Amino acid sequence: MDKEVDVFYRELPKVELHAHLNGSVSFQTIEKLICSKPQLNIKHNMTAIAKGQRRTLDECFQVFKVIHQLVDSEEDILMVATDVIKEFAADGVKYLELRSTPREEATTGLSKRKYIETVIQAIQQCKKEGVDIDVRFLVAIDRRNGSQVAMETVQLAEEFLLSSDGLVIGIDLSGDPTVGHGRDLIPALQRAKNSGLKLSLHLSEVLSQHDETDLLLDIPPDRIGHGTFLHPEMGGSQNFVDKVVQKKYHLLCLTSNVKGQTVQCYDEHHFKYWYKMGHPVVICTDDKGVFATDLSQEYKIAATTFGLDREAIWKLSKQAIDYIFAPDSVKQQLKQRWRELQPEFK
Ligand SMILES: CNc1ncnc2c1ncn2[C@@H]1O[C@H](COP(=O)(O)O)[C@@H](O)[C@H]1O
Ligand SMILES: [Zn+2]
Repeated sequence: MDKEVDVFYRELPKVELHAHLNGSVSFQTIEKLICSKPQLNIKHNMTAIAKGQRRTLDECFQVFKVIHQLVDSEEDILMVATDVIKEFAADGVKYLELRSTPREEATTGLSKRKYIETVIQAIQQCKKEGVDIDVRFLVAIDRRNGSQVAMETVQLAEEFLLSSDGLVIGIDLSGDPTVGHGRDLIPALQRAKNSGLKLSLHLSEVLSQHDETDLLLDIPPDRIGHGTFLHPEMGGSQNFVDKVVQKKYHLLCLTSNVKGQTVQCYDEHHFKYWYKMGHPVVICTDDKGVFATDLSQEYKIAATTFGLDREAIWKLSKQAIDYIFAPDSVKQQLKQRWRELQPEFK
């Protein structure tokens, strides 16, 4: 990256609303994990997709399985979460919503409850150290695990919603989009919504999920991720577009979609469609470790691919504040930060 350009994007205050914990583990942290578990014989090319490389979405999901082998104890989660939070902060992210699927591991004694507690501990530790970032946590449902696990996950999240002092604020629905059907998860998602958990859903990440998209959009969620195949030009429908416009949601992950091959190239990314319409979009990383990127890089790619000047980029990063799940008082504080940091645009 050109040095001067690099500085602008790095210093740009940013909001990250779509980051999976285990997909966000950096090369450096993976290195520590590999060294602590040599018997697994895991190499870096099994945990990240390098520049210029692409994989099928299915292959991407194999990568997560490898990372899960490396991150299987309370100690690992604490390290991974702390490192990820500090890396986002170093990249200029001022507000971060991390999402992660609680796992239990019999061999290390890890339970789902302990998993969530440990992520919370990492957030609190970073706060105590004065790391300049506000972090919230979304408990993720992996769609592969079916309706019962989804319901249990929501129940667990409800407990933390009440006890985590505002840190656990919502539910994420994620996992391999080609596995299972959203229909089976509606009762759990509905329950989450009713109990005050914010709802962020991966939606229309792959083609031909009309029924599911329809059902999920009608819940309705508070936010959606990807939405690659929503608009008619991509096999979706005007009806979907109208619903998205009405609710004003759209979260986009450029490199994730290109490297996972659900989008052919940056030029053809659906960012163009929504941005041209004047619809608010929020640029996010998804999995900065697996896709070897960071949020500064994603903003720069958007700028160069779609011809956005610095003022337009600033507006994009500021607008993201309106879509965070934390309360209004936090939005106001963030807007104040942006005002203080705003450069002069010639
Ligand atoms: C590429 N697009 C994507 N689509 C859907 N789900 C994804 C994803 N990227 C990541 N995840 C979800 O996040 C998990 C890893 O982080 P955690 O172990 O939860 O912290 C993956 O196993 C998958 O369930
Ligand atoms: Zn995602």
